[in-house]
Amino acid sequence: MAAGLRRGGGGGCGRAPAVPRGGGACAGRRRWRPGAGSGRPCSTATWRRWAPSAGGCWSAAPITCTSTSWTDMHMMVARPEQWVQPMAVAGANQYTFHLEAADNPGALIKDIRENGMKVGLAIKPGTSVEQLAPWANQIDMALVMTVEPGFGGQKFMEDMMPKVQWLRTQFPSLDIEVDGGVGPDTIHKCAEAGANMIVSGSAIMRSADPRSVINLLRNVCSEAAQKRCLDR
Ligand SMILES: O=C(CO)[C@@H](O)[C@H](O)COP(=O)(O)O
Repeated sequence: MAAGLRRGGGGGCGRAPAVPRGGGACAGRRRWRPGAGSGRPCSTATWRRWAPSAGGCWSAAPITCTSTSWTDMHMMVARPEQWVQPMAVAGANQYTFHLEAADNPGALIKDIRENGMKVGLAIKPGTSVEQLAPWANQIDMALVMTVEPGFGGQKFMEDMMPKVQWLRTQFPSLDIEVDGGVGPDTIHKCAEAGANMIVSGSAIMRSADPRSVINLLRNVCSEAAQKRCLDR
């Protein structure tokens, strides 16, 4: 499950966030985001079938997005170029790949667009934001990982916030997502840094009141985005 804000131009300026709703499913992992701007809920399906014991091969599994909501595939995979068409056929709206895994990011971005999807570009904690910058004008969303990719429930890496701040300053209209360890205790830092798309797993799933957590995450991001708009 994820919570976040999406779209709206100007990193969240504009329309009010929508309330998330259920419905639809993606094989693999599916997480909700309270969508903003578009008025539609959106989800992100993280696909990761890394098998280090098999010599670092990735295993494939059938995946179908049957949702009517907006779906982002965060591809934590090696050779991300090989899954573009299958994800487009499965119904994904956005294809997010890792810069570290791409041999030719420019060609991959072009291929994703030609397959009718928006483009997300993710960086792991050890990758500098300057490495992402050359592609920022060609993508729809930058994802700054706030944990090492692998599993949920890890500690939020606050030292990733300067990356978010830098991106927000340099690219005011870019969607900027954070993923990992984000919840009520850490959302303010993310929102103030300029993130407008939030992935949150355990903070929502482990809560006795997931809806209130989602609403909190959404409201904090929404307020920060509005403040940025007013400050411009
Ligand atoms: O995929 C990853 C990390 O690999 C993240 O998406 C986390 O799974 C998010 O979960 P929490 O950190 O919010 O529990």
